[in-house]
Amino acid sequence: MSDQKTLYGKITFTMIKPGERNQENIGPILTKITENGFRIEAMKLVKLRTKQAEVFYSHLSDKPFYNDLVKYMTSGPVLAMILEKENAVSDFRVLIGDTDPTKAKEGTIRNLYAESLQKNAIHGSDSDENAALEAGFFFSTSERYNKNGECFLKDTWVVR
Ligand SMILES: Nc1ncnc2c1ncn2[C@@H]1O[C@H](COP(=O)(O)OP(=O)(O)OP(=O)(O)O)[C@@H](O)[C@H]1O
Repeated sequence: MSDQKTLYGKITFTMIKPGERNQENIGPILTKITENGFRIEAMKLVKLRTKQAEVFYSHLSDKPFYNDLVKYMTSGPVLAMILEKENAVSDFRVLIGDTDPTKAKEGTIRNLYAESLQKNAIHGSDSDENAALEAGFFFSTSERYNKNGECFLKDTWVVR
């Protein structure tokens, strides 16, 4: 099993976004994720506070859809997860499909489960660095232990 150093570059962060339809599809979405070779290393259902959603999406703060996005992302719980796999970040982006579900390839999670461009079912980190930051944003040290009892991702990568 990977130790905490080698896990960097082998994990991605994801969250199933809020909404009744997404909640109903949690089971099928999790099945799709695990069937595609991703191991769930951490998972929790959590409701974001406005400040947290603002920080999480701060890179989009100049976009016209930013305020609506923050409102949507705080409208109900998200299912946050850290997933492990070789090439986790890029393979997961392929599995979830294009941001715009009308452009997402057939069989991708967004193609199957998204309601709209905003309510596009699921988030996936876009780089190894962001995966580590986002994992640390959602999960404390005690929530980042693998099956061998080793804490993965060093605290130096964690933003609180
Ligand atoms: N034009 C838009 N109108 C409304 N919402 C949008 C628009 N573009 C993006 N979003 C929302 O903002 C989120 C973040 O946008 P970003 O451009 O970072 O896409 P992404 O990296 O594919 O998505 P994510 O970060 O959720 O994985 C999108 O997933 C979507 O929910």
